[in-house]
Amino acid sequence: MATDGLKFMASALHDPSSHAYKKAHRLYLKATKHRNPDLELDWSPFRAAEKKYKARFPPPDLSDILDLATVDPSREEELRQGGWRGSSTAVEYTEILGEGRPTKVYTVPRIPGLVILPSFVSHEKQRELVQWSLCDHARHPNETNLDIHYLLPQEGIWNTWLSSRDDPSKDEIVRPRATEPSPPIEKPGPRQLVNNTPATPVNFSKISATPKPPQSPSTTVKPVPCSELVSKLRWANIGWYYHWGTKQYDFTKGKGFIDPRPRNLCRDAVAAVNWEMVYADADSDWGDGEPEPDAGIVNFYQTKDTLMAHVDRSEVCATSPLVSISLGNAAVFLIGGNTRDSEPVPILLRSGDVVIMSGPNCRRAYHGVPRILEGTLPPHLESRDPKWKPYEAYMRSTRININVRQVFPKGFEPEIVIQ
Ligand SMILES: O=C(O)CCC(=O)C(=O)O
Ligand SMILES: [Fe+2]
Repeated sequence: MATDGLKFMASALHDPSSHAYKKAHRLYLKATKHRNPDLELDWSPFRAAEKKYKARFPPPDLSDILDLATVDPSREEELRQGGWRGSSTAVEYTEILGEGRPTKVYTVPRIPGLVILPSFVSHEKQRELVQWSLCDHARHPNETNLDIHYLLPQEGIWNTWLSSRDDPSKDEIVRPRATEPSPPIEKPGPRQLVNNTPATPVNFSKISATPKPPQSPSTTVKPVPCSELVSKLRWANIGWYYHWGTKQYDFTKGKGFIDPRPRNLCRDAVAAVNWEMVYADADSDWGDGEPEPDAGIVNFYQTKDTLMAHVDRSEVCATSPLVSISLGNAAVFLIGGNTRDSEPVPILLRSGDVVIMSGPNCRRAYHGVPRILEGTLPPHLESRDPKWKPYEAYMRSTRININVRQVFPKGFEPEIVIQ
């Protein structure tokens, strides 16, 4: 988890006379020596945008990315320190009046139903949610990417690692789940993206009855100390269990507990929006009343990770708002249309920002995260007291995204047999 110098390196990369820039240039020339220039011709507009922001060298120009933090003078220190900066004029947006408290609420006319609430989560709440994600959520009985392949300690990988931090001899060895050798399967890592049938109230029973065999654990992973697994955490499930093999919810497993912290924050964010104004140009009313989050995921991105273009279509309710909370390092978020062929809108998401994807267009829009911007941990997530030190060290190279959804439309009574 050594990430010292990450902050320095990130800013040096923007300076062509620096050693870091020259080194990155040399590596880039070496890596691209045999690249076929015609390859790019086949890229869809979404793929081309992903490639552009993913590029390590030269560092991508963010001047065409909407960065709403640039219109908030109270975030200047955060922007200056992180080195990366988008623009407030890159993409057309509209400010709409927030409900009640002095919340800034923006919509983007090119993506009807998309709502952005920059800096919605207070600094203190951000720290609380980072702690919740690591200590309370990424552990039994919530499923994580690591559970598929390892027999994790009940108290979770983070808490186990914390308690051995001052005495490396106590670093617990985590054993692989597989006992029998069998053909190798995919390594623990980012989410696998598979195309699935969009869920609807009509095909719900069929989707629900599709067999959902457990994923086979890898037989190539070795016993590993807890300290090494911490940075391999990629996701932890919220609420209804998700089956990655079929990309459908597995309702037979019942519904996991929805913690009031993300649940209330999600409801507060939706309540802070004047929906009449969001729907102003829409043909129909997308409103479904107060959302009842019952599923979701906490994503843990390390700075080299990306999330490819996808549509979240496993929820039976295709319109109720999906609430997405960003914590830690900033990211480039792309959102386009219902195929990869429309040019996506690039948006810079920073710690504390909330994005709401609502309505039929936006909920079925392709979106993804091609880049985590290294060195952008905001000052309020840096060390304040000794207890925060391990969180700071982890967060230096991490972005956490809490993504909360509502699976069923109001009034839909699913027939679910819990096993
Ligand atoms: O990390 C993000 O901002 C988006 C995550 C996402 O799209 C998802 O979990 O489906
Ligand atoms: Fe998504």
